[in-house]
Amino acid sequence: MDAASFILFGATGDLAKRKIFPALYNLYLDQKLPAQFTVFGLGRRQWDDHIFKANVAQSIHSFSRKKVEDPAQLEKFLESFQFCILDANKQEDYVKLRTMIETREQQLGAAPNRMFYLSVGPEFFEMIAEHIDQSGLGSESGWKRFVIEKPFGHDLQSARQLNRKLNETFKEEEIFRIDHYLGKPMVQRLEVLQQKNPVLQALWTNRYIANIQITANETVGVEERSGYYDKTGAVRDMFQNHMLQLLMMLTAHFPNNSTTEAVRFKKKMVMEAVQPLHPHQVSNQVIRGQYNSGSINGEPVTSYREEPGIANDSMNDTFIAAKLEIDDYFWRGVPFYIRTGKRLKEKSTRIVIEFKEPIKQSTGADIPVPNLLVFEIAPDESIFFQLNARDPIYKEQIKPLFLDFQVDSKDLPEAYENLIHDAWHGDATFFAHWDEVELSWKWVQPILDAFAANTVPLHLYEAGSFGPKQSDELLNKDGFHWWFDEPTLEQETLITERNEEKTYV
Ligand SMILES: NC(=O)C1=CN([C@@H]2O[C@H](COP(=O)(O)OP(=O)(O)OC[C@H]3O[C@@H](n4cnc5c(N)ncnc54)[C@H](OP(=O)(O)O)[C@@H]3O)[C@@H](O)[C@H]2O)C=CC1
Ligand SMILES: O=C1O[C@H](COP(=O)(O)O)[C@@H](O)[C@H](O)[C@H]1O
Repeated sequence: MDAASFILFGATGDLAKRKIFPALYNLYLDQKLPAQFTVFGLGRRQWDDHIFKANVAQSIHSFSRKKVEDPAQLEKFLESFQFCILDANKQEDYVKLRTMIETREQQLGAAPNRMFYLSVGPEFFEMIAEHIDQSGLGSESGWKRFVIEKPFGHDLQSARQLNRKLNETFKEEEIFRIDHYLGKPMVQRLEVLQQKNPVLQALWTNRYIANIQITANETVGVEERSGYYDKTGAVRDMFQNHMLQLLMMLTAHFPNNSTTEAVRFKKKMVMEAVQPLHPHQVSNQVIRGQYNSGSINGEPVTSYREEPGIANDSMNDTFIAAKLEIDDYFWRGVPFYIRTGKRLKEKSTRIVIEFKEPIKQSTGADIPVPNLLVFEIAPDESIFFQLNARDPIYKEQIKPLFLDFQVDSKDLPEAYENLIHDAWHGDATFFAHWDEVELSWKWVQPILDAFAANTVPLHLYEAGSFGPKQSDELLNKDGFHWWFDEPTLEQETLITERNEEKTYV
C-alpha cells in the first residue's frame, strides 16, 4: 500500500474527534494503513503537536470501536501525527504546510501521495481547493485525492457551481464525496446480496414487488447544529444524499463482479429513470413536517421552535416523506415511499420490501399477510424474511414465520473506517459520483422550491411519534401502510426473541 500523507482540515472539530481519529486508529490496529503514513492536523487553534496528540488520544479513548489495550501501541500510532496552525483563508499558511509536508516526506523517503480530507464547513471547499492548487501542495509527482463531507451544495445551481470550481484543481476521479451511508456494512452488502443470489435477482422486479419503504428515523433533535440545520432541513441534510443513495443501492441492477465504473453507471441509470417531480405534484407526493414538543423514551423534549438558536417562527422541515417511482423495465409501477426525520419514536434505519399478492387470513380479522424482506441498517443490522405458514395449534390459521439473520455489528468496521480505507486505496465505488449528486439535486429541486415558497403545508408532529399523520396517508391512499410503526404481535415477538437469542451471519 502506498505511503501517503493524510492532510486533515478541521482536525480540531467534532467530526474528526468522533469519527475520523477512531477510524484511523482501528485501521491501524487492523494493519490497513500503509507502513509509512503521516496525519497532518490543521485548524486555527493555537495547538502544537503535543496538544494535538493528546486530543487524538482522548478521542480514541472515548469513541473508538476497539478499546486501547496496549498504550505503547497507541503511542506508536500517535508518532505519525503532526499539527499545523492554518487559517483556510491565508495562502501563506498553505506554503508553510507544504514545507512541513515535504520535510516529512523527505525524512521518510516517501512519495508525495496526498489525501486532503475536508472536515470543515462547505463554505471552505472552493477556497481550500484553490489554495492547494496555488501553493503547489497538489504535487504532480504523487497521487492526490480530495475527500469532502456533505453537504455538497445547497441546491442544484450551487452544487453545479461548486463542482465546476473543484474541477479546476481536481479531476472527477480525484474527488471522493463522502456519503457515510454508503460506508455502512449493510448498505455495502446490498450489491453482493443481489448479485450472488439468483433467488433475490428473480424477485427484484415489479412483477413481484408491491412497494418499497425506506426509513431513517432518528430520536435526536437538532442538537448543537441549529446554525447549519435551520438552513438545511431534512430534505438537504438526509433526503437528497443518504436516502437517495439507499434508493440507488437497492434498485440498481449490478452486473456480476461490478467495477467502480459499473456500480456508478448503474446508480446513475436509476436516478435518470426516477420520474421527475413536477411542481404541481409536490403537495401530493411530499409531506413536510416539523417536531412539536413531546416525549421520547419517557423524557420530555421541547419543540423545534424552542430549541436554542431556532427562530420561533421557523418553517424548517425536520421530517420529510415522499413517494416516487422509477420508470424503467424493472420498477415501473412500484411505489417507493421514503421518509426521514428527527425526534421520532425510535432510531431505525431500514428498507422494507413488500411483495405482491398477500394472502388473506381465513379467520379473524381479514388482514392481508404479505411476504416481507427487510434490511435493518441501524441501530442493529439484520436481514429478515417474513413467510407464511400454518399455525401449528390453530391449524386453520396462517402464522408468519421469520427467517432472521442478525449481524453481529460490534466487530464490523464502522462506516468511516470503510470509507477512509477505500479512499486511501483509491477505490471510489462507495463514494458519490458527481453525476449521481447532480441528478439527486435535480430531483429534489422542485421540493426545495415548494418549501421555500411555502406551497406545501408544514405539519407539526409530536416528538416521540412517527411523524405527521399525513405521512401515513401517503401510503394509505395507495392501500399500504408503513411497516413496523405498529409491529404485529408476531413481529414484536421476533424483535424480543432476537435480543435473547441471536443468529449471526
Ligand atoms: N459532526 C458530524 O457528525 C458530521 C459533520 N459533517 C460535516 O463535516 C464537516 C465538519 O463538521 P464538524 O466537525 O461537525 O464541525 P465543527 O464546527 O466541529 O468543526 C469545524 C472545523 O473547521 C475548522 N475551521 C473553521 N474555520 C476555519 C478556518 N477559517 N480555517 C481553518 N479551519 C477552520 C475548525 O477549526 P478551528 O476552530 O481550529 O479553526 C474546526 O476544526 C461539516 O461540513 C459538516 O457538515 C458531516 C456528517 C456528520
Ligand atoms: O449526515 C447526517 O447523518 C446523521 C444520521 O446518521 P446515522 O449514521 O446516525 O444514521 C444525522 O443525524 C445528521 O443530521 C446528518 O447530518
